[in-house]
Amino acid sequence: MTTSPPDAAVHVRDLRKAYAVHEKEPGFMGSLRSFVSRKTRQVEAVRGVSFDLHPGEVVGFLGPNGAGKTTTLKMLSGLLHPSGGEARVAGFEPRRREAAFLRQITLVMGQKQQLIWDLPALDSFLVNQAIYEIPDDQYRATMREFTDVLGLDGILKKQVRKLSLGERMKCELAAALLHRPKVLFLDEPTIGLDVNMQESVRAFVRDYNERYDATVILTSHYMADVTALARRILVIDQGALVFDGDLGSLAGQARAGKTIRLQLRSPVTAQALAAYGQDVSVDGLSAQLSVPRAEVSERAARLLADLDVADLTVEDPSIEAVMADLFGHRTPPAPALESA
Ligand SMILES: Nc1ncnc2c1ncn2[C@@H]1O[C@H](COP(=O)(O)OP(=O)(O)OP(=O)(O)O)[C@@H](O)[C@H]1O
Repeated sequence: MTTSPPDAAVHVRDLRKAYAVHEKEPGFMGSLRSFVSRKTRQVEAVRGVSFDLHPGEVVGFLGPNGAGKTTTLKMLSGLLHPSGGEARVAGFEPRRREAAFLRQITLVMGQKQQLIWDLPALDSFLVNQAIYEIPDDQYRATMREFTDVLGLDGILKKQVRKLSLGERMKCELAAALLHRPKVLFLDEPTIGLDVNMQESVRAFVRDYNERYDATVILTSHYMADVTALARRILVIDQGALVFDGDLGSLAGQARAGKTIRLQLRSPVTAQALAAYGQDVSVDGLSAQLSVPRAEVSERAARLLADLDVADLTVEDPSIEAVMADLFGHRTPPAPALESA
């Protein structure tokens, strides 16, 4: 058993989870056979994950579908017992689900709801106040603050079933954070929301993180969430951590080249630009193309020499492009890329 760094908000060592899955052959006879002799298969959802987060750190937890993100977050919040390894969150062992631990954490799952459907959100807030034994003055202060940052005015007294998805998600977040947890597990908190609502949720999480120095693990399929909130990225693939580092070096792992953006003084055809790079697009006097990272300076110098360029900028590939590069193929487990 290893010791966790004394100041770690989240400490994970060699964490594992295998699910036992019952296998059934198709059809009626298959059902009968599996009734008599049940076959089970182990699905290794998480296979020895290790990382430490310090208090106040916000990390993006990324990976393709089925990589093991939700399973990891459920183990860290004590909803699932690990099959092996060690986890400590805010100094507690999550699987014990002690009341003092539950007061320190929250798990928000964008796809699940905790608000009572037929009642106004305010009633669910009061239930949470009672469950978490939040003193009245703290409850009022937190409600004022959340109402302000999330714009909850006018929606708290409406039946939850009558709220829009975005309004409901704001109330879900407020309910989940009312007890001012220090460690937030946010699993797809912006799923299905429109761009403005996604931005409100991001602003709220950012504000909460700064105000309470809360540690946040965030999974999202919207890369804008991750780039706006997290500096450090953990990438999990087929149950194993394949990257732990900053956004910039994640971009460096991908085959995707850099993007050169051009503002031109006189028009150029896409065909002419194809001589300098790939994925060329031209829109009036603006153009962009992708070039291999090792050849950025040489291609940029050629473009400046050959064309009438007013402005030229070089950008890293988008994180979507990086993830598509890393996981678009879906072949055998990816090799370990980097451990920072
Ligand atoms: N209750 C369960 N029983 C059996 N297998 C499960 C169970 N829950 C998850 N799995 C399997 O474990 C693996 C990891 O699933 P998990 O939900 O943790 O992935 P994820 O990274 O959160 O995926 P997504 O991005 O699609 O939500 C998948 O192969 C999934 O099918």
